Amino acid sequence: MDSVARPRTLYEKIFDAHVVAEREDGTVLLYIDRHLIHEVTSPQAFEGLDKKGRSVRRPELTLATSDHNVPTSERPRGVKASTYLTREDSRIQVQKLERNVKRHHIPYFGLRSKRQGIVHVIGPELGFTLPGNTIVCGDSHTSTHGAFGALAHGIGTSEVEHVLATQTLVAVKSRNMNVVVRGRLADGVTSKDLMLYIIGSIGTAGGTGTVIEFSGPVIEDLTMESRMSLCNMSIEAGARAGLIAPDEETFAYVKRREMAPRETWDMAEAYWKTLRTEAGALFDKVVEINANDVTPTITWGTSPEQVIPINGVVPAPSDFSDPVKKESCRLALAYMGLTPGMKVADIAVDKVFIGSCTNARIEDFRAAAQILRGHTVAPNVKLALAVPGSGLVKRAAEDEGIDIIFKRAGFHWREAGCSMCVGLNEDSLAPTERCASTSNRNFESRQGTAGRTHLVSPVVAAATAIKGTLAAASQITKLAEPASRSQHVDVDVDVDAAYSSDSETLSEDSSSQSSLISSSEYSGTPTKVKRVWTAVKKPVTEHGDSMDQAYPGYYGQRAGGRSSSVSGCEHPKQAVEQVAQPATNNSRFEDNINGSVAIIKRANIDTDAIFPKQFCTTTGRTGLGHALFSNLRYNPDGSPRPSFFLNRPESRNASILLATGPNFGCGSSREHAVWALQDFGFRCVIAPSFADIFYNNAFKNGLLLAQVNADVVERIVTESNVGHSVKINLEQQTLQNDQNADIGQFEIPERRKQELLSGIGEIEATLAFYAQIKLYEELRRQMSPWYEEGLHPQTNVRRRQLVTGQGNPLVDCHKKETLAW
Ligand SMILES: CC(C)[C@@](O)(CC(=O)O)C(=O)O
Ligand code: SF4
Repeated sequence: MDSVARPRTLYEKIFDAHVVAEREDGTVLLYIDRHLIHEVTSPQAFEGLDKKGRSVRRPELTLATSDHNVPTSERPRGVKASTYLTREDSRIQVQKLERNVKRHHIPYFGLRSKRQGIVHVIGPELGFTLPGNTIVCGDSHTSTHGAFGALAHGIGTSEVEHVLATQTLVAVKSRNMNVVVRGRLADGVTSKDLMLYIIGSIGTAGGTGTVIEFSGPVIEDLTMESRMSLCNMSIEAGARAGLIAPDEETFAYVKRREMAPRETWDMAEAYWKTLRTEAGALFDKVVEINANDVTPTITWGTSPEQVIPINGVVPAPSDFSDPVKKESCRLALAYMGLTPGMKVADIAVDKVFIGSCTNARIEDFRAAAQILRGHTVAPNVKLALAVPGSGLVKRAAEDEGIDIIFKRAGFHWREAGCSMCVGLNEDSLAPTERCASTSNRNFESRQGTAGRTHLVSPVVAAATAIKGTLAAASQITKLAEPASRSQHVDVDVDVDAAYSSDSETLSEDSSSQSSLISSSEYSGTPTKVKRVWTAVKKPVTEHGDSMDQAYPGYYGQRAGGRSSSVSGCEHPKQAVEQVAQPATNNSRFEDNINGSVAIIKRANIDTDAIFPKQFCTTTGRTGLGHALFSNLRYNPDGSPRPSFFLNRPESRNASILLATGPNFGCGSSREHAVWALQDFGFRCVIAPSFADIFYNNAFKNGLLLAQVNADVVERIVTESNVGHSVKINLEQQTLQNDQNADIGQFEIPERRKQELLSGIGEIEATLAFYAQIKLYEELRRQMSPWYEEGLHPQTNVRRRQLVTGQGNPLVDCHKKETLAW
């Protein structure tokens, strides 16, 4: 087969190895090795399962935690969600998760567990994340796990349900992008600075439709934790997944983890060593970055691409030639309360937050502690918050005395959770408060309604806390010797000890294998990024439909009963005849649309704007129209803002939404954005381009997304201005006015069109492949046993007899750690 014979990229290798069933048109059923869930994006998925009376196919391959809503205040022993979470909606969400994981026997690290933490911190630190895995989570920052050479990406809630029911996803291969980083990162410049610099260079839509492989000497030199921070923000560069080839650094990190394979380690490592892009493999896009150009970098605006060096000045709209960027700059300056030409060093902050799935690992706290040691937080900083990414990170930091440094400096030292990254708990910004935050999103109102976020590295956050204004670490006098290497205590545990002890004392053991973060000397001035665009295999204009969930092959098969095969180069090939059963309709797109158009003139409209975070605590999927764009739509007193497009009379009955700028739906995976648009009455969104996860989520729910070029955008605006409504013919992919005059064409992949027209229930369709999924699992168990060594019930029985005489900690966590206590 062509895909096997030619040199392949790392991404292609992992993808190919997980193909359960392949279709002629290129769509496949992809096996999912690891599934992470949390309380915010899973309740509707479990509800979907319940409605159909379905069970979770492989509970041991899913791992759950509560992270987004949880308070970070002290947790008393025996803490219960019912009393600890005082906000009702948050409490209900966590309790629903606890009930769901218990009913479905899913391993869960809840409030009472020392392993509780942000889903993207605990997966890797437990060894649940392994090289070569496919990993998904109803959360866009699943890209973090790509640091291990795993194919990891965010999914929507409908897909969470699909994975729970089938342990697969429907996918098409995405395009390949390579970001090569050469040169050397200056001391004190972190992978966060590097990633902000990359996003600033390629833009928040730069990676749309691609999986980014990061490579080059600078990447090879990064620690695993720095690699995680880098891959974490791939989604902010538009890519659903970022990847780094596993190497000795990776193996050393994984080997020490609780759930990593042991008996099959050698086999696993030998295989993982093959996970590299082969010489001659083609990337659709290659970007070269010179690390020498990267200085400490921060965001000044409301999009992660609006970056600036810490020693720079705030830009003016006139600095941008692109009209979309000009307008975005104007809006961002107004929102952020900044004036062009202002020095970054003069921007005072109200709060500092060190935490989130980007930068809440032990290395991040060590790096910040080195700056903070002997200093105190500036008087103008109302709150300096340190929130470890997990209970194990917190424990490790405390063992090293890092908490003392933070507390002495005036920081609040808290329990693990997402905290002020998204402010679904008590930790948030008040209106107009300005925050230096180590998180990943500076969207409007992300950290609190009308709050202002500057994304920074942990060292910049620490220096800023001390100075009170945005500052580089080089501006802070180092007052103490750095901690010695031997003082460092890593978060990993000795597996034997872990299995032989009570699960609440599992993290007692430690080792000292981590290295020091380098000192904070800063140098270099940013210059332009050198870009090299290489041979293109496929037109890059096609919508990035990377982890495409459409499954058009099914429709053909439904009519013709086509056969398909199990494939994947690491597995024996075996053809399996399978005739799918007709599935029931879930969201059929009944007819064409004829309606008036509401127009929003913005680019990069993120799902935080479409469906603000404060509504994410819902456990339902209906009646969410009231939340649509609510931060922009209403004044703080609840009165409508007359100027906002949705409040204008012409929008009242609109069924079509036109966004004039590109990259609609970027950011968070929250499917609520689609549900809210539909509840408001929209049946179609028209835009120059869409972000990947949103694209998927929309079609899953029968919301048509029509991609158009700039001319068509112009024409729709003109037609709407003269009072015409727009007719959309899906079959023909045409737009007309109500006089039947042509406006133009829109783009939609054929499989998406069929999906809408047929209204097939995707889970039913996939369940018809039961035999193939089963066969794939059998083959995988034989060929790649390491992926289930720490998980498979039989192995665990053997392990617990051999090692400890105790139960599987993952299964027993229900009993010991959380629910039954
Ligand atoms: C669940 C939600 C709050 C989320 O974690 C989801 C996501 O990023 O996909 C976010 O950060 O916006
Ligand atoms: S981005 Fe923030 S809210 Fe989302 S998982 Fe990461 S820490 Fe949690």
